[in-house]
Amino acid sequence: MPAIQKSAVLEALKTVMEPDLKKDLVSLNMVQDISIDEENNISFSVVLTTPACPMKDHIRQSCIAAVREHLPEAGEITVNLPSKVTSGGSCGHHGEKTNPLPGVRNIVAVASGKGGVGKSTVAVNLAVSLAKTGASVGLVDADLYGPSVPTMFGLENARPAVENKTIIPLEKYGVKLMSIGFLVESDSPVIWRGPMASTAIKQFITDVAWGELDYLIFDLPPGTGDIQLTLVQTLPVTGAVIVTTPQEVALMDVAKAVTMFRKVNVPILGLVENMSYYLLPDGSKDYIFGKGGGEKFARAQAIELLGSVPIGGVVREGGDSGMPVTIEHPDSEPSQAFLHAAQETARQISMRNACGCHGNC
Ligand SMILES: Nc1ncnc2c1ncn2[C@@H]1O[C@H](COP(=O)(O)OP(=O)(O)OP(=O)(O)O)[C@@H](O)[C@H]1O
Repeated sequence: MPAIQKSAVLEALKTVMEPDLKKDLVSLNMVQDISIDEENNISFSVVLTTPACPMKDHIRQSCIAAVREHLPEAGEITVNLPSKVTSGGSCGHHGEKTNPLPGVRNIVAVASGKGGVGKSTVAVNLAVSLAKTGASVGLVDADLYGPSVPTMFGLENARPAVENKTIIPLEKYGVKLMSIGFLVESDSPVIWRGPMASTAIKQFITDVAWGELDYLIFDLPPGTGDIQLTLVQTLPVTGAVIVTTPQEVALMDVAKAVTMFRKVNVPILGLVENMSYYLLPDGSKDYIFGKGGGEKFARAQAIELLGSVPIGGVVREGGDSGMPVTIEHPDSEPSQAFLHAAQETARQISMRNACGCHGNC
């Protein structure tokens, strides 16, 4: 019989705070599967709310330190960090809507005020980065007017299978994909009038076999139009990631997007500033579009700056070649910036889900 009791391990872990939620791991019900052997070797799991948790190592080290301090007789201490991505609770705007996608835990809208700021590039690389952290991810190319997902994933000629009137999404780089570009010829112009666009988006939601997903990301068209409204009226959107470049003019447009999401009670998860700077060969940064625009905007709007992505030839090449930069050059500075933004996005989602307020607190 081990000398150490499970309750003593729990007591020790009560002193470890979850860094974002500012509550201890035991109260948050994150500690599970404690086992102690004859030699007082202790193992337990701390169930994270996202596989992309940037604080993994910090949490592990804090747990080990706490158990060592409270139980000096402990042998080896093993901390497992599995993840269980949770979905929204029952209050806030989630509670008012039935979810037509019960297997999808979090719905993320990627939006911008104006075109050409790199919204699709950000959506694609966020999706790939989240998938690389072990999450199950889907991506809807909701930009019906200029679908870019087929090119960005090198799937220009791919067509999804249809089974029992349900579309089976294509899958590449660990991401399930749906785009109008998979359904119509690329050279046939599609003129979408408002109601048609809404119907198409609804079909991407209800007629596609998304299955179980941690995150379903919508790459929205730029601006604040019918598709944005259809999305928020059809699905309980967990939150929006807003993409901008640092110039004044882009920031003025992006304010409208922030206001629109706020009006329809969709929390803003944060801002990604794209094309923030140009990395010079000597490693210094040239802020060609001005410095700190995104940061200032985020502060003024009281939203998080999720990340700043540099301009990089590898990003554009990745978009054109069908292999996103986060796959082709995972160690490059833009890829690291995308990964950071993905982790911050996941963290914002976890925090909102954990308190159940969906950004209303
Ligand atoms: N960080 C970056 N570095 C270099 N090129 C970039 C970067 N981000 C985006 N691009 C390039 O800028 C162009 C526009 O990007 P993208 O299509 O993602 O923008 P968008 O905002 O989705 O545009 P639209 O709304 O018009 O579809 C693309 O050629 C893309 O490869």
